[in-house]
Amino acid sequence: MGCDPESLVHVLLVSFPGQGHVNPLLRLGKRLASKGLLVTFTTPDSIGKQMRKASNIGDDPAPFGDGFIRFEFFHDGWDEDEPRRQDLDQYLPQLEKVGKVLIPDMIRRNADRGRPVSCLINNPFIPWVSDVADSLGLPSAMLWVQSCACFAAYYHYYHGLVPFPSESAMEIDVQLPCMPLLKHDEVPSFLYPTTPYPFLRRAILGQYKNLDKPFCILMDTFQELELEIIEYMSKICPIKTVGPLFKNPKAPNANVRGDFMKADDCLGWLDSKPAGSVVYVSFGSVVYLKQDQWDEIAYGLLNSSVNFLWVMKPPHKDSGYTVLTLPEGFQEKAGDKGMVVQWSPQEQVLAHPAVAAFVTHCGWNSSMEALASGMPVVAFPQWGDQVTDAKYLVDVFKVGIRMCRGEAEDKLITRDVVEKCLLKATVGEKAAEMKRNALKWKAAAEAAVAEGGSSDRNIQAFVDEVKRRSVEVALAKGSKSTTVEAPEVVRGGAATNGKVELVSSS
Ligand SMILES: O=c1cc(-c2ccc(O)cc2)oc2cc(O[C@@H]3O[C@H](CO)[C@@H](O)[C@H](O)[C@H]3O)cc(O)c12
Ligand SMILES: O=c1ccn([C@@H]2O[C@H](COP(=O)(O)OP(=O)(O)O)[C@@H](O)[C@H]2O)c(=O)[nH]1
Repeated sequence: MGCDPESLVHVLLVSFPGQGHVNPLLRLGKRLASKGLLVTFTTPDSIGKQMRKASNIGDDPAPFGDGFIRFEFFHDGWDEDEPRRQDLDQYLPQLEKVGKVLIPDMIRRNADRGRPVSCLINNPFIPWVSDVADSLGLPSAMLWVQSCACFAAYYHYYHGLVPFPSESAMEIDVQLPCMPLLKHDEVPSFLYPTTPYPFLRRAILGQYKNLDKPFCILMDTFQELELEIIEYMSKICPIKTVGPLFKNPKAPNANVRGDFMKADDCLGWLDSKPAGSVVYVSFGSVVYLKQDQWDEIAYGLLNSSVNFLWVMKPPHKDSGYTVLTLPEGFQEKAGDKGMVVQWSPQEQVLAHPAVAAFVTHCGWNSSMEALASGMPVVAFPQWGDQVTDAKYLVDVFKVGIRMCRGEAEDKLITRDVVEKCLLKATVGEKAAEMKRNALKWKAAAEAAVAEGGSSDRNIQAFVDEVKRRSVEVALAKGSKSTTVEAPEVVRGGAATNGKVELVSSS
């Protein structure tokens, strides 16, 4: 502390404008800032505007741990209400075209103001950021925002290393090295030949074309969680696991947040509920269920008579989804047992003692947040990596039960099944067993990010590498370099490479 931002090594984080992408990249930014870097976070201003409004993001660099974090947004070239943003096959090429001009502009402007950028970091869907870095003679890194298991699945698919479901063999199971056998519907569903989201497959796989460019692939997972597959993939790619990123022991999250909408206040309501009495239900930022499924969940919640906090986010106006409704008289019947919100402060909800279980779509951020909060889950995956995450949460991490297998199954989960799952996850031996396992993962996650833990050592090594490379960059450009202390040797520490022992009745 006590430094001014201009004296620090400066990294530029470029994010795809999705909530599940912004959250982990911003959390990485906070981690890097807390280790003494100046971090600039950028994404298109269509989302930047929403972020500013929801989270009071100011114009000045905010001190964060030993460093600073600041925001700068860029215009994606389209009108505010352009509906084509919802079509990734149109939007991603537009972002690339504009970004390849505006990101170098931004970097030049920062250099002119005494803040030369030393490294670019992107997340998936915008792999051209590495090309921008290359063209400016800057190093780049990529933050992978899903599990290492999914990273491995896409990698093997992209390089044709093992057979995946295809038109001629739709229902084959997939065996990847160091992973449990994945049933055909547990493979990331964008890889399935009949996926309704081929544009998401193209968006994800686009990153693999450029995989040789970043000098480091950071991942929001931790060594103890996915031990074998991380070791295996680390022999092939320069992987560093740095998760769970949302736990930042050195600098609590405070007020730097990247929500697209303001969270409704539900913590007071949670405070009024007994410990372990509430089920939290949320399907993340992009999954949208059908009305008949929504009705079954509503009745399942009522019939189980558990307390519940349910997130019902409004659909994007251009998404083509119609607004979901609750059954008539639902709120009256639920009374004070239930609270329905548009958006929740999920990190705080998962840490709240009143919450017993999390009905989740199994997005990777939600999965990591649940594991690292010691929260058992009821898996309700829909598509993409969610179906694979659900398999891991239930069968490998042993913190969850399944409520469904994914959208591809096209099966209505009835209110009786919903009710049974809610009870199984909250009372009785199975619930207690899942809670014990979840608490072990929470402890393992805390150890990984604590000083000397596996993720902390990896982040420190990454920071040291960025600093080392910043000197090279400055020398190559013949400009004045920022002062950098000699990179530390990676410390050994309290990290355990051992396995987490789980309890299992099945
Ligand atoms: O901004 C997004 C837009 C869309 C989308 C856009 C147009 C459509 O017709 C359907 C989906 O998909 C997305 C899928 C995403 O998948 C989510 O991506 C996370 C990070 O990769 C994973 O952890 C989650 O599991 C997974 O649901 C994330 C997005 O921001 C988007
Ligand atoms: O009401 C909500 C729902 C979600 N989230 C956050 O939004 C992110 C969703 O990411 P995830 O990968 O779980 O799913 P996606 O939305 O990308 O499908 C997570 O960090 C959640 O904590 C939140 O803050 N409030």
